[in-house]
Amino acid sequence: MTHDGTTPLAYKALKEMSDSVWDNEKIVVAFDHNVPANTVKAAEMQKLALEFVRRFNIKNFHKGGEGICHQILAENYVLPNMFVAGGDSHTCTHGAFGAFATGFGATDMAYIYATGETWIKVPKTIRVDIIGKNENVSAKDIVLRVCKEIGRRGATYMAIEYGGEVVKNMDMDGRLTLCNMAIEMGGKTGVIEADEITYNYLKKERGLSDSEIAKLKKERITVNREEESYYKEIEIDITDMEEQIAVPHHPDNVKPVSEVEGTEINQVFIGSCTNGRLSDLREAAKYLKGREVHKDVKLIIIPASKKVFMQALKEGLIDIFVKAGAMICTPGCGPCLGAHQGVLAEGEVCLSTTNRNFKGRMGHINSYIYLASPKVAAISAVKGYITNKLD
Ligand SMILES: CC(C)[C@H](C(=O)O)[C@@H](O)C(=O)O
Ligand code: SF4
Repeated sequence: MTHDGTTPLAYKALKEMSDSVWDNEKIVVAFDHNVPANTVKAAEMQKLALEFVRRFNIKNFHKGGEGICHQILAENYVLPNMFVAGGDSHTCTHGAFGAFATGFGATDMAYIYATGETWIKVPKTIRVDIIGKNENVSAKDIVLRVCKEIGRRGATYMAIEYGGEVVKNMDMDGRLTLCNMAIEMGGKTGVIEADEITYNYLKKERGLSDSEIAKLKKERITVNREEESYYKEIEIDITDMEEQIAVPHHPDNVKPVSEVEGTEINQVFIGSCTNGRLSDLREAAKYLKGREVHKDVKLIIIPASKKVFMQALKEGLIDIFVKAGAMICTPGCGPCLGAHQGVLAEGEVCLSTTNRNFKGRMGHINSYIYLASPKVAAISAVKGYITNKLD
């Protein structure tokens, strides 16, 4: 998979290697980062990417408005046991299906497109078990807590394998959120063993037949853990955990919400490949229903895909958001990487459900990004400052 940002680069490199692609049915191109194109440069890049799609008759092409590349992959393509190569660092998201999924640079993607081959070292694995019970926290709070524990370089070139009772009972949306942030710890990938929750999702949401699922189960690759021990094992008990916030300027700069409560905000963004799925929008709607966004706050909500958008419309979630005063934008990355649809001015503060709060990422170099769950984002949008309490 490559998107509107990386397809043009991969195409340029491919032209120097080959006159053909390895398999036009195994390549996915999805426009999501700058859709609709917001600058002439973005439009030119999409034009070049389109040339690639046409020239090689790429079957799986998503022209924009259909969603973030990772959500498109999750909704249509990724299966357990697959090797997923993506020209985007958050390709690690798809380990949530019990696949091996990782990001590659555009030149590596070009080689993969030309030959169907690549190489990686087998990563060491950090095992993270999440235990306990706590209805106040979500997958996002958990992954922020893990980022704090492991740190920005603590999982460099490693796989982060999630398990434990909390993960065993977590839905696919939450599992995708967990795996999505592996790269923020330097990880090669996040991974969760495929289980009944995975197979039920594939049956219900993707329409896989019982025999297709039986085949996947049969092909499952297992590792003998007595021989292949983990590099490190971590256990996190969420029972008394507060909601978590990553403060500027790195996702491992994590604090419990009470330590930053009261920080005034100018913008809230609910969306991205971390937290733009249906369960995230449902969670946000719980707190925005019948309420108004604070007069000094801009709230931007972007469903992660067309499918999520349409379901949110059907359930009345979009109605709730618009009534509350939110701005709804086209499914895609939106302001996550500061390209468009809500860039920040100097000194502005954004509370975001995304995965990166690097300095200047969402706009002016002197702006500030805090990362949180959809629940904390929605409540804070109403209050005008960071908080987990409505009253
Ligand atoms: C633009 C793209 C290459 C980049 C990535 O690889 O992650 C983007 O998606 C991001 O989140 O910063
Ligand atoms: S939503 Fe953000 S993090 Fe995800 S792929 Fe797009 S820009 Fe990257």
